[in-house]
Amino acid sequence: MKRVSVAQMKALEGQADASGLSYDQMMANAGLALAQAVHRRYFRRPTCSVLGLVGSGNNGGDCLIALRYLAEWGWQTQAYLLKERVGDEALLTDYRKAGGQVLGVNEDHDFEKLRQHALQADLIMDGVLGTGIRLPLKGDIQHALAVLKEIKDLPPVVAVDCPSGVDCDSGKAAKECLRADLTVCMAAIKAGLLKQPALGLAGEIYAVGIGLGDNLPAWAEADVDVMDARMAVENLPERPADSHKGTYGTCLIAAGSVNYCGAALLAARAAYRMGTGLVRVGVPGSIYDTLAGQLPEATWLILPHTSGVINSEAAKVVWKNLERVNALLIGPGWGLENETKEFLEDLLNLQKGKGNASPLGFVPEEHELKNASRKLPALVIDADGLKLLAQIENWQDKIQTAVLTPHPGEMAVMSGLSIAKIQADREAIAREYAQRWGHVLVLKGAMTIVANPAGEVAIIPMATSALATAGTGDVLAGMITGLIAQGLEPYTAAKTAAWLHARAGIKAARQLGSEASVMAGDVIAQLPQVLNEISS
Ligand SMILES: NC(=O)C1=CN([C@@H]2O[C@H](COP(=O)(O)OP(=O)(O)OC[C@H]3O[C@@H](n4cnc5c(N)ncnc54)[C@H](O)[C@@H]3O)[C@@H](O)[C@H]2O)[C@@H](O)CC1
Ligand SMILES: [K+]
Repeated sequence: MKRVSVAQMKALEGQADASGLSYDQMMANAGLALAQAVHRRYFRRPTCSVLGLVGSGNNGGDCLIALRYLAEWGWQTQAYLLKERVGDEALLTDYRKAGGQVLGVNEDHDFEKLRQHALQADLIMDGVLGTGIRLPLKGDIQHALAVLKEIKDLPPVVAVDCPSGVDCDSGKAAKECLRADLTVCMAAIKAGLLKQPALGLAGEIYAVGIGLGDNLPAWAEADVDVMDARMAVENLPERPADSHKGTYGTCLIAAGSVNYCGAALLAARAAYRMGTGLVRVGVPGSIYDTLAGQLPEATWLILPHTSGVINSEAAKVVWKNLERVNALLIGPGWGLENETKEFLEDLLNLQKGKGNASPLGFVPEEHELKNASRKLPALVIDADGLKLLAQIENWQDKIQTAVLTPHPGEMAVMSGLSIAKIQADREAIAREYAQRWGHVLVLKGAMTIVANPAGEVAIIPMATSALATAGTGDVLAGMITGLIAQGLEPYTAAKTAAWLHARAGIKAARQLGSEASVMAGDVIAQLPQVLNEISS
């Protein structure tokens, strides 16, 4: 889904209206899409109850229409009107006809009824204020939200378009703002939701269509995608029942060194959990014994090494073993030794069939490489691989379109910019360098940014300290590689994997009960559940 400012959203609505989709119809579409999203996710037989907080504007209108559908679909519904709704009696009449209950703030001056309804409901739908807000909150709205905020065991909250009390441009939030489990955005993700503190209040962010055409001129201004569950699931490969392991590709992971032996395992497990048909793991011979027994599903490639780090002779070994490999991950756990840099140089130089200039290297005979293609397969380069790559002159031109996965520190080494400068404008920097270098860039960190050479940018709308732990980068790199091996185009694979990875980190923290306790392996362990959840 696209990200828009409030002004861009208004422009889109205006253009849609001018092209024949009335404001009322947009709201009707929004209400239906909201109800469907809520029903699909939260309905439990035999019945469920929902308390809708309804404001006086269009956000309240969306909420009221959704409540009507939910009443028709078997929910017990209570609309709580925080302000009188003027001029749209039809919405209320239709809602009542469907069996919905209505309560107004004028019948509940101390908000006690609101409190009781909130305690009894299975779900709260927050449709008080949307993009029309002007902070600060005042009057009944402020008081009502404050009363609800104090309730300890509030049921899950679904925010309509945004948590009420959030400014959809700046991301500022009133202190009474309720923390949502899910925010269902209308037509596009509101830009303020991707900034703190709003991001922390929005829960999972999800956008639904409201019937705006794809051709409205104002879409041209919305040049950033926000990944969501639906986009992730649409990108994942199909898995026909009559498939075989060849259907899901082969990846090779050249990773690890004596000091960082776990990186190869984490990446390989993650690639398998993403559905890859065959994962080959190339590691320095000195750590093979330690690793091989821990992942019987992998096939292994023993790489030449010097004192436990991959050396230049390994380039030939990798090249000889590229048959059927459709994605190659390099870098995790390498260390920064010169021998490994020479390996990387040789690996890239052989690609052009020019031999190599490295003093420790070799010039392969044509017959030695007869089974290898003369181009490397799709590359994913991570961790120390990126730092070593940056030491190679004109590295950008020595590889086909690759996926580079730097965290801000690695990005600083690669770009020469300070970490502070990168963090201050992550989106613009990722876009600029993906274009300048001609590769897909995954700028990791809270709200990972994925950019491609064509200037497209996607944001992963999640931030969690659960992922701030060693090895989660190896997991992400393995996931991206596994998806490329299964035929996804590199940019699609990178943004899909980054979304699934963040979601798995959040789920791992929930399951363990602590963000601090999450380890990289826990993120891998959540992948099956994340895949199951989004595809059902
Ligand atoms: N055609 C449209 O315009 C569409 C609008 N949509 C919905 O409409 C929303 C925007 O609707 P509106 O522009 O009516 O605005 P809102 O529904 O966000 O609220 C506006 C109302 O809240 C009051 N208000 C603003 N700030 C306040 C504060 N601090 N304290 C108390 N009251 C305050 C205003 O006076 C006004 O009455 C979107 O967020 C979205 O949910 C969707 O239905 C899609 C279509
Ligand atoms: K809202």
